[in-house]
Amino acid sequence: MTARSREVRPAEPGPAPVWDVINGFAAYWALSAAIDLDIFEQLADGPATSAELADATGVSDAADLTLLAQLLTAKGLLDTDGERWSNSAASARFLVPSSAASMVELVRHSPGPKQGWPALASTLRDGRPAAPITDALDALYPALVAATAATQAAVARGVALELRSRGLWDGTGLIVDLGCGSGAWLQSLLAAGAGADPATGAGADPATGADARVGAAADAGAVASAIGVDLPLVLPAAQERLAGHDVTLVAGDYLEADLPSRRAAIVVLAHVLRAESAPRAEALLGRALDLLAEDGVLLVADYFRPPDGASTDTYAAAVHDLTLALTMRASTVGRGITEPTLAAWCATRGAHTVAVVEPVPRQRVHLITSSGGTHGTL
Ligand SMILES: C[S@@+](CC[C@H](N)C(=O)[O-])C[C@H]1O[C@@H](n2cnc3c(N)ncnc32)[C@H](O)[C@@H]1O
Repeated sequence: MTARSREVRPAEPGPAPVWDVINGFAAYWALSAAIDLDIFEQLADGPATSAELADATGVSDAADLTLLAQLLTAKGLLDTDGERWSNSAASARFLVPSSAASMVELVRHSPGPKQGWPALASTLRDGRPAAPITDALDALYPALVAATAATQAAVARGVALELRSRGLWDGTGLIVDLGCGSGAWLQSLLAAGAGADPATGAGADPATGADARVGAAADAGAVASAIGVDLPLVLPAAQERLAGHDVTLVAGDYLEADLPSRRAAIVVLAHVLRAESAPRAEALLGRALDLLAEDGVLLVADYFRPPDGASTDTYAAAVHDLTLALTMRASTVGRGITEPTLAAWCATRGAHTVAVVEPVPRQRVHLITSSGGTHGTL
């Protein structure tokens, strides 16, 4: 045997990464079918055989139910003793619709408009999604914000505690939420504010207030009051959630809406920058900073994608954030946002992050003040 023939050749790469991606498509639709068939809800009452489950879910052939259940088991979504199926711990918590932590609606809506994905190549060639895809996203927003409301309410509660404990907010003043969605952020912040009483709440019917009440809300001093801005299709969701609170809801583009300058104790930009073009996102950040009173705090919440030029390991660790950014690109002109970009946009306006809170994994919330403030720099 020659020295040459003893050289160790690098192993040929296997196709597993490619199959993982192909199989991800099928796994998504298997989970969607299981949700549509009510499999997780049925199993919330206890384990069942394929025949029992097929009967309960209207599947005509128990062999099909078995096949679907086997794949869901392989994916960690069901367990089996060889005879009966049961929910895995994750499914019991996140896929039973009646569970407090249910992600069922998120499974349906978080990929955005489904027609955006087969059209992704042409979206990237054209530089923007076709108008019907963008329109479909606008139509989807009410369901999307409803699906994320519970999580956002919890995140906002955590942020409110942080603001109060750091002495960044005394619980009073005006709160402005640009792209308020379900109103979950405003609801949690108002509840955390001094004097706010979510049970009785003061204030007029937000459905009738619109722009005319902006001044009134801004003038409230002792307790927190709020203004929420969102698209006309989405505002009814916030109206319902915030009924009875001192909130003015403004329908329209958050870059154009008539809002009081330099008055807000808190401005919220939660999960909105990532869907905008860079110039509009930067303008929106500038607008949010302009709304702040001198000692006000801007909250920017997002799943930040890693900056360009990072390592393979960094991207691997950020697969969720990168997927979300590409999901944005499939139906908007946005490409997600990075933390260095946010810092640069703030710096040119004399503002900076004083703390970052991560109330749920990877969802990061920057607490931003103007650099003239007394809160220090991160
Ligand atoms: C991902 S949702 C986030 C909602 C909310 N901030 C939250 O964190 O739950 C994005 C929101 O921005 C709103 N939005 C998008 N474009 C907008 C615009 N040009 N003006 C006002 N709101 C807009 C959408 O309708 C949607 O409610």
